[in-house]
Amino acid sequence: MTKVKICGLTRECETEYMNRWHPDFCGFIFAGNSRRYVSRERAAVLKALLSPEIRTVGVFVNARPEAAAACAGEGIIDLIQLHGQEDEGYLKALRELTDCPVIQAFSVKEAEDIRRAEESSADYILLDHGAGGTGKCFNWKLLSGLKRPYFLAGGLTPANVERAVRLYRPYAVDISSGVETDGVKDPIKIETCIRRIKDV
Ligand SMILES: O=C(O)c1ccccc1NCC(=O)[C@H](O)[C@H](O)COP(=O)(O)O
Repeated sequence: MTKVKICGLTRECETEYMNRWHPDFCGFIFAGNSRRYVSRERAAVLKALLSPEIRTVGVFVNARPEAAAACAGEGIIDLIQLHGQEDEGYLKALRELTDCPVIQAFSVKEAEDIRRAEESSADYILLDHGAGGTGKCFNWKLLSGLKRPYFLAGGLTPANVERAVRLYRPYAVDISSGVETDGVKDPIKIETCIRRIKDV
């Protein structure tokens, strides 16, 4: 069954929604320029409120590998998501610091981007529209023929997530803007998305 990641938690009440609807993963955004940014301390508070079986993902954009590894070492996150221009050299440096699993995000504009993602040495790949948290879809037709399991991200909503899962059977779907109303996580949209994904 396709797994679910709900990204960009910032508030205590959102941990209650997560504990009620149980996505497989929840994301914390450590990129300072995001409106969903949380500090490491804040993420630790939110993590402590989550059911222990929900795995937490720290999203980093061109951060120092030491910062991502330290966050994992403190037990705040279970996986590291790289959402910037991190390359294979960065992955190698990170691996020397931590054995925390890594999700590498790729912005998909053309077939070549899918090919680059397929070659990544990261534990998981995530395919997204662009810089992250944009609420926009990329051209899903580019997914056909992709051999490797992947997180599908970018512009997923209660209206299109079922179709995405049915058509492409990704390893996981990753949703942020699509479960928000006026920039705040919306419990009804979270419930609807998770029900629709699990029903496929
Ligand atoms: O969500 C952000 O604000 C963000 C900022 C900078 C880098 C990454 C970011 N999000 C990463 C995610 O994993 C999002 O869930 C993913 O991009 C999908 O977002 P959306 O299109 O809003 O569903």
